[in-house]
Amino acid sequence: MIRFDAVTKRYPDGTEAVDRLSLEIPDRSITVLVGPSGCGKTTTLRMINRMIEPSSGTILLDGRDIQQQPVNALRRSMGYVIQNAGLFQHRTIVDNIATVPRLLGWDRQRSRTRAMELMERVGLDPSMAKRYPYQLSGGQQQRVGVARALAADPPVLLMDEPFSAVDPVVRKGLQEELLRIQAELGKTIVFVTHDIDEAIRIGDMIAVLRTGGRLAQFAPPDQLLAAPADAFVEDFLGADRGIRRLSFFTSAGLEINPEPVVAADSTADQVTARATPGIPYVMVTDTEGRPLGWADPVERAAGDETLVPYGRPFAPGRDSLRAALDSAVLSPTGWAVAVDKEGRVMGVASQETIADAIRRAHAEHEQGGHKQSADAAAHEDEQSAGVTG
Ligand SMILES: Nc1ncnc2c1ncn2[C@@H]1O[C@H](COP(=O)(O)OP(=O)(O)OP(=O)(O)O)[C@@H](O)[C@H]1O
Repeated sequence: MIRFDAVTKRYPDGTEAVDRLSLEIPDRSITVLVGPSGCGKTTTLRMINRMIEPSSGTILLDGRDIQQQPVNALRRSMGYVIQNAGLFQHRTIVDNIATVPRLLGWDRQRSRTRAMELMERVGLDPSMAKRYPYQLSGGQQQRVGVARALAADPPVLLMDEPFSAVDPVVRKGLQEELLRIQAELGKTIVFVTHDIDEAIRIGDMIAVLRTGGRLAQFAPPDQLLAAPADAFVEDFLGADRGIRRLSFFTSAGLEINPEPVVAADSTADQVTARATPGIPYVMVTDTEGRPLGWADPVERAAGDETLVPYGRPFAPGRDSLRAALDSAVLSPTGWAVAVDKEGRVMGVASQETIADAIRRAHAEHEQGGHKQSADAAAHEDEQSAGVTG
């Protein structure tokens, strides 16, 4: 565990970058430092690997004051990733990644094997090994930066706005990749960003800092969204706080109605049999069971093949209640389409059913329920999705 104990950093010109910061960063999880520009995020991060020394206070790593530890050994136990990756431009990708193993005295072959292994781990094609950084896209360079930081398998990873320089789509891919790698490797990651959405997406814990390096709130993302400590945090979280919080509620248990679903080659009688009282539409699927669109059952039985688009389906148990609600809102009929892992229709869910599930989830969380992890959600299968009938 990394522990900050009343840590203050005053720069020689008098700037108070960090002010009596006390913080416990849990092991094997992602802690995000977030806050407006100049609030002391980078200063805080760099004090962990002693690139910056505190003016007062102590930082403990597994109970030992980092001030008492040899700086080289300390840094080797911490991978460091920065914006724009900071790669060595005159070295190939494989040599960039092998930098730390080589410094540690590993032989050339072992270092290269390790580098190739890491390229695969961060989703880079091995054919890129011999290229130079300028021959890679920004997103690919960032992946190399992550691979290089992981090369010597350090328990701690410090990441300073690592994905800020790439476009939103690439950025989302990099965030997903980081979460996947973290699920496999379980590092203690301290991640700096000024983007609250990024913080909420990847953080297990989020430290919101205010200008002057003072801690405004330290909480898991769903708690932050549910109960911001003050007006500053609330303002920083921005709009749609309630909707965004739904990302932390699982859609497992949401009642799915499998009745109003018909295959495209169904006869008029079959369509009529599937028409459900209170639901003016049936969901039409292809022969594999994948969604094609909504149809009016009376008109379809009479031979009209018009289909109304269905928006974006959700996967009960794997997706959140936010995805389920989004699916219902995007669907012109107001009904969400539930699909299984293979994308086959399981049934439909009304906005009212989803609203009930949201109310239940809120009530459970208020009674001390906790965030369901993505892992736990992934283990929920279709059987637990409350399929009726
Ligand atoms: N070497 C320095 N000398 C004097 N002041 C500094 C120095 N480095 C940073 N500062 C100041 O300390 C404060 C915190 O800076 P820091 O870089 O830690 O903030 P940050 O939250 O990471 O900002 P950003 O999001 O803009 O990168 C700022 O006011 C900054 O101007």
